[in-house]
Amino acid sequence: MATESWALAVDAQEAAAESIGSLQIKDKPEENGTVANATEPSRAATEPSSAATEPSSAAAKTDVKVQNKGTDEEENDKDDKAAQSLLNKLIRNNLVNNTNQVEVLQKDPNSPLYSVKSFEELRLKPQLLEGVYGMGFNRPSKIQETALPMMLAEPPQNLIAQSQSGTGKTAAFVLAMLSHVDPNKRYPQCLCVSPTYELALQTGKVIEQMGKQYPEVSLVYAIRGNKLERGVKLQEQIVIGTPGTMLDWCGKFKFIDPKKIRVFVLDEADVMIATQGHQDQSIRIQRMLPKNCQMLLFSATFEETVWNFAQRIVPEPNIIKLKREEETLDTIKQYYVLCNSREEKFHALCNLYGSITIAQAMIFCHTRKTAGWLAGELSREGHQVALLSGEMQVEQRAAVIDRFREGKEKVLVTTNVCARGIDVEQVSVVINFDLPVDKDGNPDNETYLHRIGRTGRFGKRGLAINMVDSKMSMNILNRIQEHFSKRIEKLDTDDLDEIEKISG
Ligand SMILES: Nc1ncnc2c1ncn2[C@@H]1O[C@H](COP(=O)(O)OP(=O)(O)OP(=O)(O)O)[C@@H](O)[C@H]1O
Repeated sequence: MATESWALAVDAQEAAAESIGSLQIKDKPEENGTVANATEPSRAATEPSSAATEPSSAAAKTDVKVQNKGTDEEENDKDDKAAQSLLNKLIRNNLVNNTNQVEVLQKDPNSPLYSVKSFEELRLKPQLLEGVYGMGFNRPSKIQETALPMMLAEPPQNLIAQSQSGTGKTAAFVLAMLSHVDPNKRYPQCLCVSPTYELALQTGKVIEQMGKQYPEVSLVYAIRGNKLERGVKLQEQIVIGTPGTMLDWCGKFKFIDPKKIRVFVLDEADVMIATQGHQDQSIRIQRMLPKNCQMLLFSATFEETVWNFAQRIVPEPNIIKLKREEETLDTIKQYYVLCNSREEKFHALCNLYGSITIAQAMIFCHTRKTAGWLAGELSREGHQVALLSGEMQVEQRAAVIDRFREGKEKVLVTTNVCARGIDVEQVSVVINFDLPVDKDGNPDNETYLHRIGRTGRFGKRGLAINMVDSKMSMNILNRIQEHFSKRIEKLDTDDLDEIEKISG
């Protein structure tokens, strides 16, 4: 997106000197008490959790190792979209609220449109219904209400679905895959492609959770590093992986017979097309599948490139869209503080500190370097702050955000790129230590709104403070003010009475 590009470019530059692979999941922080993710695929592959059925042959013996990331092209794809998506998955533990209406475009406009308000209405297998409730889902999400009946219909219907992250897409297609497999047939019947190893793993975890009461169904990960012996025929019913490996497994190695596939899922289409080669590989997989195979494609955004790709993957689709909830500045009090230098901005921030930490605050900087510097200075002043920075691994970032959400830290210093898409509902103070600008130095209104805006539902009052340290930034501030037709008032941070006024 153009608006991100300046900050992205800065981040990319700053990252250039660092080792590649910082976005890979390595060992999870120990305090989480969780196992390293990298060992998960082998467990999934070796333990189909079925006592009754035999573990699959070679796949069962395969110890999945995440290879040296520096040499693996697919794993190395250091793409911000994929990282953002993973971060969202890692920190999200419930549905995002969305009050918009679902838009539906049916392949056959004359056929009745079913929508369900309960999981019972779907006539799921009892063990799957148990799995769904076991995950704490009481009723289908907005997108699931319409998508699930379509996906579970007979004969199977193709679907293209677009809705923002956290609206229940993954859970929906996982349920569809689990519903469609025949547990008695010991060969792959569902393929699911994801843009990265880490994203595939997250989906795999949902399959494992939802299929907990359905041990006859097992899954295997088609990812680099999961090397199978030649001649092996997979026995797992669900294969989830990245397009390159999946293509090799279907074509070159014939571990999978593509003609037996009944459901093909392409997840995160918008992230997928950002990676070179993934589009072609996905299309090549799709072409190997039988005509009656159900094709499902999901995306968080729907720009034209995604749409073109979607149409090549999914013939005769039903289309479901759920628009993002609009953000507004209506309930936000906006201020600016006039300073002459970075140090003065820091000083002003320290004056404000007592007031802003009544609630939780996020402080945005333009670059990692400034964010790092600021977090360091604040700590030296004895303030407890958390830093979210681009050089952290995604899992580390998720841990920082989790701590912040739990209120263990009151202040989070971050760069825009890092924080994009993160909803921390309880944050009521946002400080723009640097104003958001695009690569040409123009105000980045979209990012401004995204940082401080609130969605209708969580229309809580908020406070935004903008640090201005030059004529140029004053000009940007004025333009932002004009753009939104919302007044941004001046605040004197040396005046204690004024500070008290804003925090009240
Ligand atoms: N019907 C439901 N009821 C309650 N929670 C749900 C329901 N469906 C999904 N969730 C939960 O909501 C969160 C988001 O769901 P899900 O991951 O399926 O969304 P998504 O649109 O695929 O987003 P992402 O791409 O970020 O994963 C998850 O924590 C999931 O467990």
